[in-house]
Amino acid sequence: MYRVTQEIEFCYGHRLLNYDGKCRHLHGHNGKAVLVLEGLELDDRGMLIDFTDVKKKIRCWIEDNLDHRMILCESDPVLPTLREMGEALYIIDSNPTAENIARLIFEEAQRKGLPVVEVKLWETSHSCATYSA
Ligand SMILES: Nc1nc2c(c(=O)[nH]1)N=C([C@H](O)[C@H](O)COP(=O)(O)OP(=O)(O)OP(=O)(O)O)CN2
Repeated sequence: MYRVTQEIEFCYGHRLLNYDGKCRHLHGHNGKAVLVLEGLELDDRGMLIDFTDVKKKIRCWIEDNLDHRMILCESDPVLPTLREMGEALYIIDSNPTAENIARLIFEEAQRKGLPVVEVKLWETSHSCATYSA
């Protein structure tokens, strides 16, 4: 089994719904997504996958869609105000926890044909959540 890992750092804001703690308020993180790709075979270059292809497929998607955006749940009551202000948003249908953001990135990597088996989302330097196949 071969395994390739790529780390992608990005900044995002969010807030948690149904949460009794400071994270119910809008706040931001310098997060890091760690993607793990696996496979049994190497190509004729001796690669499971070219790091550059991972970069083109998923790092660019994260930079274009999540980086420097507020990741918010579609039912968050703050949305109309932020939309009116022209804020950069990425809307999801679940609470924007580290778990759900990890799953979001995992599913996007899968859609792009990457042999992803796990995504770890480091929300802070000491807390992360993992989604795997
Ligand atoms: N299982 C999860 N727990 C928490 C999540 C999450 O996404 N999944 N998110 C948060 C908050 O959004 C945020 O990460 C703050 O968490 P906290 O551990 O309090 O982070 P700090 O670095 O600010 O911790 P300090 O100890 O205050 O420095 C909470 N939980």
